[in-house]
Amino acid sequence: MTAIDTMGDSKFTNFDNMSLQSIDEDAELIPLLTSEDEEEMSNEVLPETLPILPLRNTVLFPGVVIPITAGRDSSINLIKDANNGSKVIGVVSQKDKDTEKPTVNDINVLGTVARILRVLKMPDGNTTVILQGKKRFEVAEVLTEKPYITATVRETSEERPDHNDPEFLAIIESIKDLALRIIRDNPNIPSEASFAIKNIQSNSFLINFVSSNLNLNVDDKQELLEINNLQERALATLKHMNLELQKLELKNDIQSKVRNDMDQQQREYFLHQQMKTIQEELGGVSHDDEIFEMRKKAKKKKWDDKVKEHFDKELSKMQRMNPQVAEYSIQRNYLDLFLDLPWNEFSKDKFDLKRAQRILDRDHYGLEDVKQRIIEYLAVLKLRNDMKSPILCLYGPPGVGKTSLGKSVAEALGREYVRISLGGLRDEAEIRGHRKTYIGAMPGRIVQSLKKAGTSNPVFILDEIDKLSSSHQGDPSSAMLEVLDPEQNNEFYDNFLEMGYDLSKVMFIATANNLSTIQPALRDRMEIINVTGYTIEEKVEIAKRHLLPKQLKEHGLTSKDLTIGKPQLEKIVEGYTRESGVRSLEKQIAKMVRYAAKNIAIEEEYEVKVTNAIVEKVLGPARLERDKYENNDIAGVVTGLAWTSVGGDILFIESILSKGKGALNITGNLGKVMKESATIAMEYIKSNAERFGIDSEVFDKYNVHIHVPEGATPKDGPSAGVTMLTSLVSLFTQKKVKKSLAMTGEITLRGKVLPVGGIKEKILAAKRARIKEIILCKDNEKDILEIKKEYLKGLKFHYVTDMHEVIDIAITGQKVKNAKKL
Ligand SMILES: Nc1ncnc2c1ncn2[C@@H]1O[C@H](COP(=O)(O)OP(=O)(O)OP(=O)(O)O)[C@@H](O)[C@H]1O
Repeated sequence: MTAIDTMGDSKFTNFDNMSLQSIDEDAELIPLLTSEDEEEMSNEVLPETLPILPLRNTVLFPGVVIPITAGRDSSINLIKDANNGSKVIGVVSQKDKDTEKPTVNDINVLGTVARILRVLKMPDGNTTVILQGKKRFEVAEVLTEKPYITATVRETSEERPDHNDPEFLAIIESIKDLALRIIRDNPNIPSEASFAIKNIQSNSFLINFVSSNLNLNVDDKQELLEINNLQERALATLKHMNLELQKLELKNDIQSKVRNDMDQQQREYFLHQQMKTIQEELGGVSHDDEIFEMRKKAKKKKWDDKVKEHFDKELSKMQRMNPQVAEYSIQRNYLDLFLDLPWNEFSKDKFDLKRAQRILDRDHYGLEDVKQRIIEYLAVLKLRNDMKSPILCLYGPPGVGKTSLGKSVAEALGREYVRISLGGLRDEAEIRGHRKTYIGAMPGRIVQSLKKAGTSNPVFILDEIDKLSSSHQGDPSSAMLEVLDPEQNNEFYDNFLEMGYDLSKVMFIATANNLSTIQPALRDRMEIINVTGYTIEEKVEIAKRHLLPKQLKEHGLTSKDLTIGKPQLEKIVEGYTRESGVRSLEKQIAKMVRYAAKNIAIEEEYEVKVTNAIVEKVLGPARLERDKYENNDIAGVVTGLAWTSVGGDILFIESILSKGKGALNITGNLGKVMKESATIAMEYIKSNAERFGIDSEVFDKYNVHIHVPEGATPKDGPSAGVTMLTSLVSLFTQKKVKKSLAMTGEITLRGKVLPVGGIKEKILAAKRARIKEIILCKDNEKDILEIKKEYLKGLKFHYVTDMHEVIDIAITGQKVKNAKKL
């Protein structure tokens, strides 16, 4: 759009900046057209023929002055000729601006007669000509087309309204108004242009001037030029102006909105910068980067909407905090936990059961039925394929490989492995965490372990679940109930996390030494798998295949540095350990390995192949005599079988008589039930004295003392009943008890023998103690049938229902050496 410049009070127009620069500074300025000028102009007589100058991209309106740059040869020739002659030419617009050599068909026939005001040679070689429109004309007949078009022309009539026509005047006022508003709103038009508008007196010039300067394309301008009725032309111009104004307003609106947004952003940026500087001044560091990093990490988490929303909320809370205050680091810890915890991140299960079997066999000797049950569980898991895992509980004495079995299951499944020990845990918050408002609050052990695991479906070992205890700090078992309940554990609530966490894909494996101390509700939720202890032979195998190689490796040695033969391993098992599992066996083997390591380190000769003498040299004299009471020369000493949480064991019941009045003393740290068994046995003998060949008078002449050695170990349970009774019968009859015999069973006052538990462990303990015969209740026969044949090798079982049968088997006819005369 051509700009208008008015200087001082003189009514001159000039051209846009570009033109101004091109034109000589001192060039005469073109006066604005007055009504008189216009009058004069319309009275000018048109010549009959005119050279026709086609314009590519503008339309010349009567009265308006515009600069034209002529580049085409035909145009330059035309201007040169006309400038030297009458200076009057016909100006028309091209229909298509891209036509290089327009003929008569390529131009609009209605144009404007123009006077050449000035011709300037521009520095770039082009010719600029300043034209002023005079009046409209029509091309009548083309005379020549070369070197430029000449044609006969005729004047186009124009209908003008009456000068005082109020409608026309209103339109003119509106045009002025809008023009001023457009100038005001369009930053590209210098504000001085408004002076020009205000100073235009001629109405038709105003219309032409505005039409010429409006931001319209050539076709629209041509259309305006072609309107013969001035009032109509004024109206059409007004419409275009309206449109232009609307566009401008819209544009300005958008721009101011964008500017507002920018301003807001800039303001925030500015404030942040200021805050950063203040923080740095105060010695702190800015937390912007921290928050940015956290946001970046958060994008990668597979959170559901609820967690995401919560995190975003908490993060913006942190953003508003001062990093110097204590709450800030609490909040930071809290949000870090969200980022570090695995959410819906699962490792893919490997359900190759053959591989699983191989791994279990590789890591554990024996335990066939346990491994079998584990494989069955994995098979079910594979078939169900809902990733919901069963909760297993491996139950048995210490050191039998429960924990390490769990580890192998994790490896077999290809899952991560985590373990927590629940032994002695009393505080519920250990499991569920503390609310984060507490000082030093932390998430519970479950959530902490999952963070460590890094996946949401690890194998999770809950060691010693039987040792959970409750106290005034809450009952951890009730929290465990939620962990282990498949119905609830998909929303396990941790106090620190302040929201539920899905544990349903975690495979929990609990271990326990004692089923009776597990809370019944917890026990109900688990599949119990019994892992019993080992026989001597098995322990030797485990030592040979696993413990020795493992210890050698841990000490940086190989089998070339130390070999321990089977007889020596057996010696170690028998002479230096007394356990169902292999934990202390492993310790003894470690001692043997250290012996080799020490000699290698100090470069001293030593025997690589371990002999019995070396075992004794390293481990000291064998500490445990296998069977102290193997000889049966003393009356009243009987071998019983006991079950403890550390496995089966043999125990001895001793009883003696002393002069007195029939009192019964019981010692050996016995529990209430065991004491009652002693009383029952005593009373039973008294009432059946005759049958056992005892003179009933002796009961009043002697006191009886029953003792169970190893007084430091508390003992309880009914299963020593038969042993106590046998001991008392032997005592009162002074007869020998059968050699290498052990027994277990509860007695009633009627002399019935009742079944007892822990049979498998007891049998293993009996075997270790080289017992040959065992008396059991008839009802315990089914337990024996469940035990593998090889464990039973060399054992003879007597199944009884009545005490008389026990006495018949256990008490020999022979009196003991130095038998008392009662
Ligand atoms: N059958 C076995 N084959 C090979 N190694 C075994 C076997 N049984 C136990 N072990 C080894 O004995 C050690 C003790 O086992 P582990 O810690 O698993 O015992 P545990 O039954 O979990 O004991 P606790 O009840 O005290 O936790 C481990 O090094 C384990 O590898």
